[in-house]
Amino acid sequence: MSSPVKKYKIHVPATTANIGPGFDVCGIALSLSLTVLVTIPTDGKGDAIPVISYTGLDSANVPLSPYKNLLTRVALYVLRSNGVDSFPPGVQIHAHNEIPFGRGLGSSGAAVISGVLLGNLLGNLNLPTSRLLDFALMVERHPDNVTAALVGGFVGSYLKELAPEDLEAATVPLAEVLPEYPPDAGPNWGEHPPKAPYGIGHYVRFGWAPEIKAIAVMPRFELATAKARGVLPNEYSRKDIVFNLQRLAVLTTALSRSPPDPELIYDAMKDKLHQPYRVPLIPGLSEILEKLTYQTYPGLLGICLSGAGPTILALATDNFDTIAKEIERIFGTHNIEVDFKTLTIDTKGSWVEEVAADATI
Ligand SMILES: Nc1ncnc2c1ncn2[C@@H]1O[C@H](COP(=O)(O)OP(=O)(O)OP(=O)(O)O)[C@@H](O)[C@H]1O
Ligand SMILES: N[C@@H](CCO)C(=O)O
Repeated sequence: MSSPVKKYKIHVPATTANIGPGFDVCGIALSLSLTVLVTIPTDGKGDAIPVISYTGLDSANVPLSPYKNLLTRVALYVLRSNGVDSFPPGVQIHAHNEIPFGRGLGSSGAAVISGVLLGNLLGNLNLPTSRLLDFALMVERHPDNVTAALVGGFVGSYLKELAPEDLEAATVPLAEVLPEYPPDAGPNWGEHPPKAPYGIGHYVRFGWAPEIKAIAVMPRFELATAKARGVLPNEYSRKDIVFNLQRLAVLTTALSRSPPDPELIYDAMKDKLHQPYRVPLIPGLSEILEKLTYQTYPGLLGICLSGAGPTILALATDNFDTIAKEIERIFGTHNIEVDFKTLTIDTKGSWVEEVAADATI
């Protein structure tokens, strides 16, 4: 006879980051999700390590060892940081994914947030949102995707300046925070991870005009965020920084006003801090940013790279298919195939629910 179980579903939305000038600052949660079904035996019996399975987008290439999979490594990091050395026995994890990997729609941020919520659930930790964010930020150091994924909506965030001892913990390489456990590692293997400082991330939710939708045009190739960050300079001119600051200050309020003003938003979504440097990695990007204007495509409000790319984000109130098809056409001239979707803004963020013992994804 099988063990009695408790089951939970963790829901985490996709996110787009930067929105043009808000590099590493702004994020928006979108209507695609990563859903994780967690089964926990109530009699404490079962395999010592969780059994993982995946369905949905990009699921064929995900590592299924809990010591290699990003989601479960983050969960173990949260458990170990809170005095719980190992996963409880008999846990089964099934993830269903709608967020394409490495396209600039926050797949890794969603995996990190699911992992933090999974650790919180498996350890009965009852951590408050700010502490969940601390752990997420120890893993994914830029706050834009993980904050929006956790709290939902259109969000701006910053990282607190840390005390020297905390700074040391926060700059520990990811590989040490999330050790890649050897396959034969026992539950007590290795050193404990560095402590996550308290209150690293601070955020505010902006308003959002309900008629604005997000068109995501997703090229069918992956661009690792690490590679797209690697091409950015370490220093910028005052002129370029001021260019972005001026637009960012206007954009955060302009996107909350109904009806939205295309003339104001279009220019406020321009950027000089990351997009120009990423052009060589995304054939067609400059042409797309120049060619699609609010004057030539009624309904278009603004256009930018989604996160680190290669997805293009167009904010619009109308003509969604026409706008997406023009972006598709330009990518096509560079022999790049795309998929596109018109998405709405997810205002709920991440949430966990207990479900019936016979529930499936
Ligand atoms: N659901 C998941 N489960 C396990 N690993 C995942 C999951 N989603 C993403 N990953 C890991 O994260 C990698 C993608 O991360 P990366 O930061 O490069 O892109 P992204 O998060 O999709 O884009 P961006 O950060 O620009 O929005 C994948 O190749 C995979 O290794
Ligand atoms: N702000 C980050 C987002 C990555 O998703 C970047 O542009 O590199």
